[in-house]
Amino acid sequence: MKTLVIDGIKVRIQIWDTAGQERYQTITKQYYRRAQGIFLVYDITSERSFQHIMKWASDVDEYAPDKVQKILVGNKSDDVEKRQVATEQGVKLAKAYGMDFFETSAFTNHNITETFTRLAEQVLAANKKDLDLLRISLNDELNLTALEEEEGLGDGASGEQNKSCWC
Ligand SMILES: Nc1nc2c(ncn2[C@@H]2O[C@H](COP(=O)(O)OP(=O)(O)OP(=O)(O)O)[C@@H](O)[C@H]2O)c(=O)[nH]1
Repeated sequence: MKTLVIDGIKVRIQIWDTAGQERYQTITKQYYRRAQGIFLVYDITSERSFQHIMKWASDVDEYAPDKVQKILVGNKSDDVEKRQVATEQGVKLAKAYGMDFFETSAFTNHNITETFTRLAEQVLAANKKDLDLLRISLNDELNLTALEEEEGLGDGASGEQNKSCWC
């Protein structure tokens, strides 16, 4: 669980790190169904992991909600000597999928906050309509309560006042 503040909105993010191995894929797919944002992560020191992104992306298309937000991530950017996937390859693939792209390092923390913030921003933007409706109904509720209290229709002391009038 991680909390971020985006445009003054406190966003609590629940993060699931799904297993990469083939044998866990039946379980992994179950996580997609309720996901709002997904990182497709490969290892820049492994060409094989980069090739696997296509498979992950097609699974996401098949099992995740249509409005799920996706970001391509090339991790282990600190491991320069072992790099097998050029930054340009990541950029190109992300462009083809219409995703944002970051190279990160869980080791040095490079781009970690930026990547999470970006995905949270995208999820918020994708759900903006629902959020706005929620804000409007919350405002209406607060206005109604304030009005009731002003007119003495609310609970508590003002309720007692009304009662005394009716006697
Ligand atoms: N140098 C470096 N090593 C990393 C980085 N991130 C992870 N590792 C190392 O890579 C190895 C695999 O990391 P995991 O977090 O188990 O990878 P995973 O993708 O969750 O593996 P699965 O369980 O197969 O899903 C570990 O030895 C980590 O220490 C990184 O950014 N830089």
